[in-house]
Amino acid sequence: MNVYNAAASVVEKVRSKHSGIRAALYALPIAHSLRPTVQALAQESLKHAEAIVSAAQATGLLDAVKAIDATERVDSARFKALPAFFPESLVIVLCYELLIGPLRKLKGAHFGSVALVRDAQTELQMFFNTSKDYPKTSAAIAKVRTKENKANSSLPRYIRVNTLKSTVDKAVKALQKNGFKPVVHPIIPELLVLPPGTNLHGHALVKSGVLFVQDLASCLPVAATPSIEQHKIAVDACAAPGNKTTQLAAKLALTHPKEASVIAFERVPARAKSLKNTVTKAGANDKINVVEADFLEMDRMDKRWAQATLAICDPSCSGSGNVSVGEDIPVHTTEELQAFADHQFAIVQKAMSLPNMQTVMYSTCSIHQIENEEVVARLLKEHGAEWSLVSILPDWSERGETCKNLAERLCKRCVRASHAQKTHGFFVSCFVKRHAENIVDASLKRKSACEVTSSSKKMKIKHTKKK
Ligand SMILES: C[S@@+](CC[C@H](N)C(=O)[O-])C[C@H]1O[C@@H](n2cnc3c(N)ncnc32)[C@H](O)[C@@H]1O
Repeated sequence: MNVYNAAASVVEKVRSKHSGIRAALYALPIAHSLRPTVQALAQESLKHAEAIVSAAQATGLLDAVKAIDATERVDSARFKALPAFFPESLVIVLCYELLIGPLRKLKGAHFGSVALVRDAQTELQMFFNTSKDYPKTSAAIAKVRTKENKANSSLPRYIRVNTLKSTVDKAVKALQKNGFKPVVHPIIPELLVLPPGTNLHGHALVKSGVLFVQDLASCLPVAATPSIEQHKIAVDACAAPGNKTTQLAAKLALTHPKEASVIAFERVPARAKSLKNTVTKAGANDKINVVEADFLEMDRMDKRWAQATLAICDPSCSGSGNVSVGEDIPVHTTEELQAFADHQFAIVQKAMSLPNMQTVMYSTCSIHQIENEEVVARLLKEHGAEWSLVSILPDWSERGETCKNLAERLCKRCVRASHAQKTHGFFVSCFVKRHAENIVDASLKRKSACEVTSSSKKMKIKHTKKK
């Protein structure tokens, strides 16, 4: 039983007056050490329960959570038996944790109810901004947001121009007319940089999908793709909510306005829905085909994507890079990080297996080597004969970290981002398929290297014998 479900179970019993907090807590099948966390979460969530239920009803969140299928609620692969499900109480706990709680982050943010709550964050905040019915909850959320804004005030506001709908020049002029002073990013030509704290949420150009509020780090995988103009068909293996997908479609369409197409995979239905909304908002329905399926289970020879030559792989990760300046990094166990790494490895490997694949971008918003350079090392170990790791973004100063299983010169081919680059923690790497002749060359080289090694061994033996 995870902490959210446990806290939801306590909230359920207390609200239905079946039990007090302590009795409900001690009836739970959870480790003794988890009890203080669950108790605090349930206790604090209960203080805002009525307010959160109203907001969740008004925004449609509660209905959406009630409607989801059992296997979607949680990362079902992690559980032998599905945990008990109390939709209303779970929403209370998750909303409290995200909007008010000390962490203000939801673990497992890519699954079912957690994903729905996270996607509804802006609408919930707006509800409490405007509602006068729940002054205590509204004040608690406002206090948290002021703190967050202060923490984020050192990072610029990044806005990506959707070139499917407008041009960078036109967008700059329109913003200037409204009194803003955008600067075009020196490495990413479709990205505008505005002063920290600039509020463009609700701006007409954002609402109409001409501008996307997208962090610099999140723009890096597409920006770092070598010779992107050579690609017409691409896959996005892990696409929702669709920031990189729409950026990619716009970029491909610059050189191939008619033929550019992106096949965007998303395995969580609720997130596939939000991906479709992003695609529609970007005016990219004719360029992006959303496939609601597990990328790992797709048939690699399916003709819908067999022609793809480029893949963006941005799989679920620990999210440890996604913290504000001064905020604590979320804690993950080695087992949790290893599980992410195994999944990340599998996603990139599957992308490499597509019959016409040429370029595979791999990125995470994690700061951990185990999810970044170590995954790259493992991919090279398994697929280095066919795929080479190429250096990307030569003008970007922060490079991959030196780690145990990847030579320093290879680590330096990857890119890292951090608060030092005025953005969030991020990692990007790029694999390019070796040409057929290079593969033969590489295997010949390896063969002759083996021969050199074995012949030098033989020489050594002879030499030793002579002695
Ligand atoms: C880090 S998010 C992607 C963010 C996205 N690239 C963007 O820029 O907006 C990872 C997404 O991949 C999805 N995902 C994870 N594993 C998947 C798989 N095996 N097949 C399809 N989608 C997957 C998750 O549900 C989640 O929505």
